Amino acid sequence: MLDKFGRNIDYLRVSVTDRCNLRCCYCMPEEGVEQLSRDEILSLEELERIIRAGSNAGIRRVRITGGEPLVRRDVSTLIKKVSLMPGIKDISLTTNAILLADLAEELKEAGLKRVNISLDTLMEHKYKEITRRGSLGRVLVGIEKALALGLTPVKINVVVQRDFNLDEVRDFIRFTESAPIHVRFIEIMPMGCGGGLSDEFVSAEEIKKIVSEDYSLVKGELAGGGPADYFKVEGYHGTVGFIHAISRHFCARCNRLRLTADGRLRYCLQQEQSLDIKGPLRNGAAEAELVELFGQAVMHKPAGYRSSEWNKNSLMNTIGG
Ligand SMILES: Nc1nc2c(ncn2[C@@H]2O[C@H](COP(=O)(O)OP(=O)(O)OP(=O)(O)O)[C@@H](O)[C@H]2O)c(=O)[nH]1
Ligand SMILES: C[S@@+](CC[C@H](N)C(=O)[O-])C[C@H]1O[C@@H](n2cnc3c(N)ncnc32)[C@H](O)[C@@H]1O
Ligand code: SF4
Ligand code: SF4
Repeated sequence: MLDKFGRNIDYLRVSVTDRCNLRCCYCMPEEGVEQLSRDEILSLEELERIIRAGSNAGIRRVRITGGEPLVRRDVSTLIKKVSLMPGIKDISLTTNAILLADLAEELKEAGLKRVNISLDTLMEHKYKEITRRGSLGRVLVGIEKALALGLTPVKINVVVQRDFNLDEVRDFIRFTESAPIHVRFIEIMPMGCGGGLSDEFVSAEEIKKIVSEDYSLVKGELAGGGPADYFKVEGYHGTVGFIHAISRHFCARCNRLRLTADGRLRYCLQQEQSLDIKGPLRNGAAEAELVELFGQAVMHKPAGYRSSEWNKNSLMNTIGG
């Protein structure tokens, strides 16, 4: 699907739930999270129908995200249904990996191709601090399981915050040495609970400079549909990626739409505008009408990021990152 700016939109990020078993400081408040009701969230059948319509409109890659997608019991069934859709060439998952070790086999069998795992620190006490309730050990077992089962490439998302984990950048690079693990450093965004542009913000360029003091990075490559720029340390098995979400926008090569947990097609991560697809679906819309809604959403996509438009009320857990 070509948008008004000539970009090919073929990637759908699907937030299957707003619920999460963690409370990362930059994403969700610790207490008092307002949850969508069961009825507000798309059912398995509704997700299937919308994604099928997307594939008929031109979507070729689907990423399942959340909230935490693995807390939704029917996520493997959804993945199975999506992996059988002839138009879909890539189905991937973004997860905090707390439940990954338990579910990896089931997900692989269902047809999941690969996982991106969020992990901001390699130290247990700091992991507890940033997630407010997780266990680092479970994530590390999840990573091993994903590698063993070939849910690859395994990418690790690290949101960098100056006083929290900038000092661990080299430890993450060492993580790429002996295993095909692909670490991506992400600039924190001022959304939801993210402090973003405060003192905690570190630009991807600054991170790259710190890495370059100890390692010589050469241009790398990695399959995927996302905005990361990849490098690698020669001889290392994995790669090192940078996601300049704030400092250098990649909007000119934007390729995505988002389906929010409450059934809206969102045109841009940063901007709040979106189109209701759940309503028409529940009112009996036929497949062709749903396909048409995808076409409309694509035409609404903005040229890109506008620094004045970050919206603190947009919660990452309903949009899916
Ligand atoms: N500003 C902006 N940031 C994005 C966008 N897509 C992803 N990101 C950021 O990149 C992070 C990582 O995204 P992932 O869910 O791992 O997916 P990805 O990197 O797009 O996917 P692949 O490259 O296909 O593996 C997200 O949590 C966001 O912080 C986007 O369209 N705009
Ligand atoms: C919202 S989570 C959903 C999937 C899953 N729960 C996870 O954490 O991987 C998707 C991604 O958004 C990122 N994220 C959340 N809030 C962010 C923020 N304010 N700035 C940058 N990235 C953020 C997380 O680090 C994670 O990689
Ligand atoms: S980043 Fe992911 S794991 Fe952390 S609170 Fe948000 S949805 Fe949950
Ligand atoms: S900020 Fe909006 S337009 Fe830019 S890459 Fe992200 S989703 Fe696309």
